[in-house]
Amino acid sequence: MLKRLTKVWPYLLMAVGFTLVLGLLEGYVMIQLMGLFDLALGKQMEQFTTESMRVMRLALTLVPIAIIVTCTKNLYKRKANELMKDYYLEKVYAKNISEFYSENNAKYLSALTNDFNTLEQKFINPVYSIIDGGAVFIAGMWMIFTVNPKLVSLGLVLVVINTGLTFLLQKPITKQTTARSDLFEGYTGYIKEVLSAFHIIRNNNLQERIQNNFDEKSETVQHRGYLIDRLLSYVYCMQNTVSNFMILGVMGVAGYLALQGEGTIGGVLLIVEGMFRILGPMMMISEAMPQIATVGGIIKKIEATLTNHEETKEEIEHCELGKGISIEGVSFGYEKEQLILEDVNVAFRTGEKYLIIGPSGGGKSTLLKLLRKYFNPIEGTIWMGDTPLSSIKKEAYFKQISNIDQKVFIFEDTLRNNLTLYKTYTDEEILEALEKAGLADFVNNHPDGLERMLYDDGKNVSGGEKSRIAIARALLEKADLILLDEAFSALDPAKAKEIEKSLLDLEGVTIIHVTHVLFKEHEKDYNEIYMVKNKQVYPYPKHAKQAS
Ligand SMILES: Nc1ncnc2c1ncn2[C@@H]1O[C@H](COP(=O)(O)OP(=O)(O)OP(=O)(O)O)[C@@H](O)[C@H]1O
Repeated sequence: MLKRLTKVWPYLLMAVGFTLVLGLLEGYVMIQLMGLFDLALGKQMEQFTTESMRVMRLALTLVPIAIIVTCTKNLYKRKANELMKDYYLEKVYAKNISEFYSENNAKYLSALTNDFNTLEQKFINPVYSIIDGGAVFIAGMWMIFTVNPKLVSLGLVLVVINTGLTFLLQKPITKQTTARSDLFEGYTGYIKEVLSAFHIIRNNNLQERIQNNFDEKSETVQHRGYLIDRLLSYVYCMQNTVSNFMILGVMGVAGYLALQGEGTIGGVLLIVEGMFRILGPMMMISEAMPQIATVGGIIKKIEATLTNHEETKEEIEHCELGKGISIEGVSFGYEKEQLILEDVNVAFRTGEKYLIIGPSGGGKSTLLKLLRKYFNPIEGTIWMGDTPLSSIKKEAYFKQISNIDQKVFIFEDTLRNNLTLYKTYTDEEILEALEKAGLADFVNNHPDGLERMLYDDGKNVSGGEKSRIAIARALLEKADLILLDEAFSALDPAKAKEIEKSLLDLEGVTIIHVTHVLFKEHEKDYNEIYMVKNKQVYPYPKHAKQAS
């Protein structure tokens, strides 16, 4: 992620450049002002008037530069945030589907909200604060240098002490910040669950229990935040004390020199102003440095959530179904020691239709997940034509297949976009797919037709309509292979039969259909029916008795 942030350097450099110009110009104006002060004290009124006009003009140039500084600073922050979030989403979508689903996706939600807020507050903003503070600090040192170069060394002592204090407390703060990020992850997951289970909680009067759990979790997160703030306040407090002593010391020395006749009153005022210009940024830098030091743990954690643990080399970019898909000696289990399928051999020939049935938990969906390339077999090979499926790039394979599931996701968008999934099809193609999916009336009976809006994962359509939208999507894709997993479970039997018939009539398309529901009148239209049971795939009904 930090590598991706290097793209933000041009914006940061631009902001740094203008900030530095502003800091130095402000310092220069201050030096000139103190000169004016000495002229006034020396009653050199004529020179004072001419110089005043010059310094005034100089001071006015600060206004446009200050505006440019604010704009470039905001541009840097915007770009840095955009780059980090773009990088994150790109990496999330590079995750293996199986790994994404095997984890609680609250961790991604938490990263995109809590962790990225932390990164903005404790990395992107502090990086700029350090630079901004650095520019003002340099100007302050320069102001002191013009009066008495020896006093500059005191400013440097201040830097060393503050940096030392920061590093001293960096480790415990980093530990606490990472721990809080972990807590936020669990907390986000919990909130997600509580909101998703709203109706179960209300119907079963579980509010009190949920409230207590929520209070407990919320308190733990807040307490961790309190510990971090307490540690940080120790650091700030020590840094403040050191800085205050330093400023008093410098003011004392400068006053003494002025009394000894080794400087002017304007010079003493310039030193005091310079000291404040050193002190302010020192505070800013002192606060920013420990914050930056704490984000290392969060960045590591974010990177860990983006890593794919199972990586097989996929080199083949184009694939075709060829003679079909065959499974040879395939074994698979979600955990290696607990196989769900063992030494399975089965072939699905191109253009043919297959029905997969079997008891609940028998492994039907697992077989489909292997065919969908969500997982690779532990042993054996799945062949697509003559090519091992594991060596085909996911993007290439996904172009060849269509998936229809029991659970259908609906985007908050028009029906058209939900059907086409943002690809281009003619209205004729869309209407043909709608007809086959039994959705023609659904479109014709609504005044907005294809442009009707669907909201919040399809809240304004029925479960059966959602299923039919998924079927129409698959038909539109005109894939060579359609994989269905309980796709008709939300449909009434008449509708389900009608749509199944449309799919069975698709010429040249291979269909593998996992279901609990077997329509007797369609049995003959399937080339083969398989039963998944006892870790095996048996032809059905030939071996039905033996399998059950
Ligand atoms: N992601 C997973 N991680 C671990 N175990 C899993 C996972 N998904 C499924 N299983 C287990 O694998 C076995 C087979 O599950 P699968 O979903 O393939 O069965 P199924 O035949 O499709 O069942 P159903 O008809 O009830 O949907 C079950 O014991 C299930 O608990």
